[in-house]
Amino acid sequence: MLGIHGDNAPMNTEHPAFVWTIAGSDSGGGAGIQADLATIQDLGCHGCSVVTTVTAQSSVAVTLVEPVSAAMLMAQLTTLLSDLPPKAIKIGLLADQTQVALLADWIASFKIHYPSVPVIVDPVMVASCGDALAVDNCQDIKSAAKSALDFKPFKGLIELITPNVLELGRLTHSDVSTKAQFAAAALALSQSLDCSVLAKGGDVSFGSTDILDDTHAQTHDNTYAQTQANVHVIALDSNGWDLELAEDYLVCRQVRASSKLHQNGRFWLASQRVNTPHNHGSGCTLSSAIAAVLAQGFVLQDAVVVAKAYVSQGLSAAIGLGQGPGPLARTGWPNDVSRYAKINLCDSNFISHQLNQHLDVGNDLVATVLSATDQATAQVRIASTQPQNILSHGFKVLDADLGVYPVVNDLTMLESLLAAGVKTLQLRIKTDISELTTAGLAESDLGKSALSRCESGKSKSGEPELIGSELEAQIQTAIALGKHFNAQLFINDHWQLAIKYHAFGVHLGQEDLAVTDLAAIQAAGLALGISSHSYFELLLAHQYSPSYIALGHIFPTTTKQMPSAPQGLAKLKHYVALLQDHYPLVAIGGIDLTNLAKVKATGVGNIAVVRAITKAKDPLAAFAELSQAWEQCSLSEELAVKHELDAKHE
Ligand SMILES: Cc1ncc(COP(=O)(O)OP(=O)(O)O)c(N)n1
Ligand SMILES: Cc1nc(C(=O)O)sc1CCOP(=O)(O)O
Ligand SMILES: [Mg+2]
Repeated sequence: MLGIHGDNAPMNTEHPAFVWTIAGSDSGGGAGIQADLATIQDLGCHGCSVVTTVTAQSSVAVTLVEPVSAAMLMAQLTTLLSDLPPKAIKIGLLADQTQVALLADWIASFKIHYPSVPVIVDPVMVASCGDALAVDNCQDIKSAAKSALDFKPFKGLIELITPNVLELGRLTHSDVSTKAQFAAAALALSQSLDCSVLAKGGDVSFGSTDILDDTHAQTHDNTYAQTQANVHVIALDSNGWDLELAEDYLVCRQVRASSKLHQNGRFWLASQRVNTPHNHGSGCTLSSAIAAVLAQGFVLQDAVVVAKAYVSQGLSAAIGLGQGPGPLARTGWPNDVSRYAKINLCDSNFISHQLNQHLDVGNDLVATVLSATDQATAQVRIASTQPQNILSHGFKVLDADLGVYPVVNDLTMLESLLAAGVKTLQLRIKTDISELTTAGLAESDLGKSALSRCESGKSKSGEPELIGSELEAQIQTAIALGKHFNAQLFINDHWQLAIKYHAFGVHLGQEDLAVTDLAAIQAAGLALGISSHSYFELLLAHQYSPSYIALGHIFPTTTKQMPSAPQGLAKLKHYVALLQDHYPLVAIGGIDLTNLAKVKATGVGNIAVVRAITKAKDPLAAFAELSQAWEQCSLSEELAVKHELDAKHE
């Protein structure tokens, strides 16, 4: 029987989120339930456990595996649900097909009441000492090692499955020796279970190796900013794996609350390989970390990158405790960006677009990009999100802090703000009338001049020249005004015009990155600001080394229709912790005088605002008031809010 709370139950925001692990007990304490609970607590949640199986296990052997009874399995689930409803569930070791069936039935009923609680399955089959764990009838541990449970009953009920290379091969009944086969199998598994798949390449056994002079290929550098010229030596094995990296393949399938751009994306996530024998429980740690991050409201792609960084940190600090592989160290929420994976987008449309636009075969960067389905034989070269000839130093450094950064769509207002001494501004003219009206905005909201521009331009269907010339004139004037007042003027979207008239900078969204000649922006010496709405987008922005990164939207906004959820202060604080030492960061979305102190308390250095200035009776006075409040935001208030936020996370 299910509990009574359902998804609409009032949430007590004071207590940590409850995360369940439904898994096996490892008597050695390095993996299974024991590793899961340690991970869940280390990442700020409260862990509850449902034991499926008791294993007699040490760091060197598994000597007995005994499933709990069906009655005990169900009793744990029912008892927990009535009191400690989960925000996320991780499923680990299931001993036999009966447990798979029981649990699938239970999850089907659970999901009726809790449709948005994510379920992650780690299809555990073999312990790190090499002994089998999923043992039908527990008769013969060794011979069972080659069989695999059938996870089909979970089809459509789970959000993510996280097989390693061995598990992926068994689940898909396919040869996954090459990197291409591995990616194709992950895609097939995603289709057959109707869920996202994180296929873990950390355990691949390398074939014969091949050292390639990568002068004509993209770099796989382990630091984000390329520190050398486009010359790099890559050690690939004969199956296409990079020997220096731990490469996972993430296939997203209708990821909830994610921006449309990445909802169904496919990505290679590459981290520096940590060479340690002490990796006992790394799969358990990864999947329970994903559950713990999801439970705190992050999207799936974010949970995966944070969890992968957590495992990387844990492996680096691991020490041996028994005579075999030791457990991972518990090192807290990962805030060191160098621990995070480099993300390579594998969405075929995105890549082919980039290739057509930017990759010049005659140039010194050449990539062979093969989609997951057509890369059967050759060595795989993955298109990076830094595929263009962007130089290693990144984009122009800002002359001054952004501070309070007004975003306006009107030249009159732009000029009056500049004349009043505002030193950083953005001109954001949207030329797509359908975009403006889908945001549900009235003419008065848009500003008359913006709407008449769009109407006269008929941007979707006709007369592009007219809107082009009007738009060009407005942008040219804005840039001239920016120069006249010696300000950092950013042009939103219209990067060609920004280059043509030598603007200080350009602001781009994530979807713009695929259709923009970033190398041209860099070569012209313009600054670049990039939007982000998640850890994942933050890391993608980071891979371009921009001049600043925007973090949005923090609070609900009516200025534009947002494809993702408001991030809130707790997430903002995490994002700031990750990148504040690397870039100017600017928070945007719903920020005004009433919430500015709380935003500042997260540590973010700058805020961008639209309505707080453009809708004010006196925009100049509003700017002055916001700036003064931002600068003088009393330290004691900041500390009080900081304390409040910290308390929520401890
Ligand atoms: C400072 C700042 N941050 C974010 C945005 C949003 O930019 P983008 O994602 O390109 O969306 P549009 O503004 O084009 O709708 C911004 N403009 N400025
Ligand atoms: C233009 C824009 N971009 C956002 C993002 O999150 O990328 S939020 C936003 C609108 C911000 O307007 P206001 O200050 O009126 O809420
Ligand atoms: Mg834009």
